[in-house]
Amino acid sequence: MLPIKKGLITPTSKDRIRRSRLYLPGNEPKFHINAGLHKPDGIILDLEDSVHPSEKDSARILVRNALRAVNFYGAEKMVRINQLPLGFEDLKSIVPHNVHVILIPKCESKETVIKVNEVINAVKKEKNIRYDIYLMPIIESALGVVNAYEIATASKNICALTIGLEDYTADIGVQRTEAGLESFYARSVIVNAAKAAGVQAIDSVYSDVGNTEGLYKSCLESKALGFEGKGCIHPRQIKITHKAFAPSPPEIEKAKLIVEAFNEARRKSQSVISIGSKMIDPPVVKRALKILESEKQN
Ligand SMILES: CC(=O)SCCNC(=O)CCNC(=O)[C@H](O)C(C)(C)COP(=O)(O)OP(=O)(O)OC[C@H]1O[C@@H](n2cnc3c(N)ncnc32)[C@H](O)[C@@H]1OP(=O)(O)O
Ligand SMILES: O=C([O-])CC(=O)C(=O)O
Ligand SMILES: [Mg+2]
Repeated sequence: MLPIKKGLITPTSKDRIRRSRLYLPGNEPKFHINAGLHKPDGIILDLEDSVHPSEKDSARILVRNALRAVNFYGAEKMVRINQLPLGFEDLKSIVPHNVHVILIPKCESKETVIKVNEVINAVKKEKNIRYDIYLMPIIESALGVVNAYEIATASKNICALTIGLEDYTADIGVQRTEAGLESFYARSVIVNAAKAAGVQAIDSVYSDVGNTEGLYKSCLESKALGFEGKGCIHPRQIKITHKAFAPSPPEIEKAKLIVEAFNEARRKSQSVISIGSKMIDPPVVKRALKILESEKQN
């Protein structure tokens, strides 16, 4: 095996920030070259739905080359494989080439996660790869939603659970709307399952690449539901997504006040205090600390 170019092995971690993940069709090298310059948290080299069936073999080679040679400027390197069994071929081809996260599309059961994990482990053993490769199952069907918690807990390597709303809405036979009422239940289930499993919850893509205002609103709604990031399909969506997921200045100010007041109360051995007319107890402080932590990461 040829050595991977020096400087291209970027570190990652299970709980790193994942506000944005930019999809690039695997067979479009012109998109690969500049993708990292837009500073997404992650780039997804896609082998699944953005690649025509006749192009699957060449896409696999292009993705492998991109993983080895393209500088993504610190973005986490993700690959969306095809559904099994074609996905097995993808794994054999890309796992040896410094991928950080594998996205498992249309995931409906824990068995799929387990099979993907087994192949990854076998390739890692064969090639003597010692770093972790994380998994991000994409739930895209009614059955996947039913099994969300089982999927989220199927492997210790799962870093996040995500949802694919284009496929999900097709599966339940409705239109995907701007208001998103049709997927409110499914998105809430994904967030709840992810949090119960102790992994991140990441929302789907916003498909209207020309509507930046709509994207911003949609990100704020995702954040309000408990998601920590969103899929992007165009570079112009990245900055907007980061801005929406960052805590706002009033949120930060309020969080600082809460933590200060709580520390003061602790010094006086009080456990419940108030700021104005609002009660401040441990869960409120926990949320405030989370906001301050996320401010540091943004
Ligand atoms: C339901 C699902 O599964 S979603 C996930 C799968 N889908 C995808 O991966 C689609 C990803 N996105 C794309 O293919 C494209 O953005 C499209 C087809 C939506 C629009 O493409 P274009 O019409 O070429 O976009 P546009 O002309 O605005 O591109 C502007 C620049 O951004 C670049 N660009 C556009 N999309 C991307 C991208 N996803 N990643 C990196 N660069 C991109 C273009 O190469 C172009 O660069 P240049 O100015 O240096 O030439
Ligand atoms: O992962 C995503 O958000 C894109 C996707 O496959 C879908 O919406 O069906
Ligand atoms: Mg999909």
